[in-house]
Amino acid sequence: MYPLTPDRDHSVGSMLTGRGRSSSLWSEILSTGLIISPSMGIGGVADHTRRGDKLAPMSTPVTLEAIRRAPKVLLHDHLDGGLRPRTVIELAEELGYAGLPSTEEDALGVWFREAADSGSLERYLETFAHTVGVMQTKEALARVAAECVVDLAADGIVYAEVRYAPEQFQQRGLSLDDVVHAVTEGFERGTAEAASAGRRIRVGTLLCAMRQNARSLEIAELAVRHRDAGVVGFDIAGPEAGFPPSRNLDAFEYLRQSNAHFTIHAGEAFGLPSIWEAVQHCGAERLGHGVRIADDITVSDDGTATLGRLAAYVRDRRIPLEMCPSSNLQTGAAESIESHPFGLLAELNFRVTVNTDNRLMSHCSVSGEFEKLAAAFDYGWDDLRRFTLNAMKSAFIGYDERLALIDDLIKPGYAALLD
Ligand SMILES: O=c1[nH]cnc2c1ncn2[C@H]1C[C@H](O)[C@@H](CO)O1
Ligand SMILES: [Zn+2]
Repeated sequence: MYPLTPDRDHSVGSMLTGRGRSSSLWSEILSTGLIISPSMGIGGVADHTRRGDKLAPMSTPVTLEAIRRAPKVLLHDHLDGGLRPRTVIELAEELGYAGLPSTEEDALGVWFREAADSGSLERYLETFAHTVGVMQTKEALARVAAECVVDLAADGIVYAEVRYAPEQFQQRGLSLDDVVHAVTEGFERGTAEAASAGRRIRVGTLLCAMRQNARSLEIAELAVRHRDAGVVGFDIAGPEAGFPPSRNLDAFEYLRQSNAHFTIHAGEAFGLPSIWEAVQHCGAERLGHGVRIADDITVSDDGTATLGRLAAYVRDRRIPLEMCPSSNLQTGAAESIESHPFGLLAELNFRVTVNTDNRLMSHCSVSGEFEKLAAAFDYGWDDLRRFTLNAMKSAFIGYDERLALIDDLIKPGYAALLD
């Protein structure tokens, strides 16, 4: 049973009114639609075993070192949020970028983490000026992409979707296609390097359009143009409040007409209206973060969870939630790992996945996120395997390839840890 925290004990209507929305419209859209009592067994509808089904008492202890060895899948990681501090410094020197807050490796790493730890998405995003600032040449983009793959492979990631916004890398005259070619080349180089170190990893790319700019259709077309050369989908990123996803309807319409895949950052810095628009107006296949879907769930004192219509829809349709716990603590979307809605959503069998968002700004890795969640919610290998399978099933690559990764790498990898 999920422990009730006082701030979750609210009614949907009062929250939305508090955000200045028409409560009548929203209560109509979101009005409570489903009640699940513990006696009904919320685990009965799982994609895979829910938590608590602890397997094999002799299995390997869930330590950070063992988690690193487990095969993992990453769906939400920003290329410009994952640079090594040393690389930022070296590229700044090469490019003549003078704006870095420190040119000492450790101090710069700490600066990114602390500056991003602001409690607001807008301030968190300001730190990207420095990483974007040093990624303005083909060589820099390829280097960052190659190192990204090597670092992810070293963390035991077997499949990753890494995203970036090509429009941000045109300060020195690169075309959008130049940017995509350079990053793709870097990903290929990194994949080969990882393979020669004995680590198999497959990387797909998501192209982001920035919400505050008006280039989403152009970027959607770019994504489709490169769909057979490494790009597997599209996203919109950037400040959420004031920039609803429906501003980009033409891009989403175009992507759907082209049978292309897209996710949308929604429900991070803004609540249910943003998620509703992303899913029902725009047709998002997945939600970037989506953490605020918990606003549409009420847990009563006896542990009964009540899902509003939107939460029920997201769960029933198995819409994947790309959850990024450490990032959420920095932007104020959650207060602590222990009180993070991940626990509730996993318990209720939403299709939760575990992600980094920005490894540099949040000083994190997928293994580290797994470890923190396991400590907070008492997860075992069966839970970590479930989150990994959830992510692999939700990837934007084809069904055959997803299945092959599940059968060849993921299932055997977890079986070995359970021996
Ligand atoms: O968590 C996020 N929410 C919204 N936008 C984000 C987040 N993390 C990174 N970004 C932005 C900053 C990057 O420059 C951009 C593309 O990767 O996406
Ligand atoms: Zn993100």
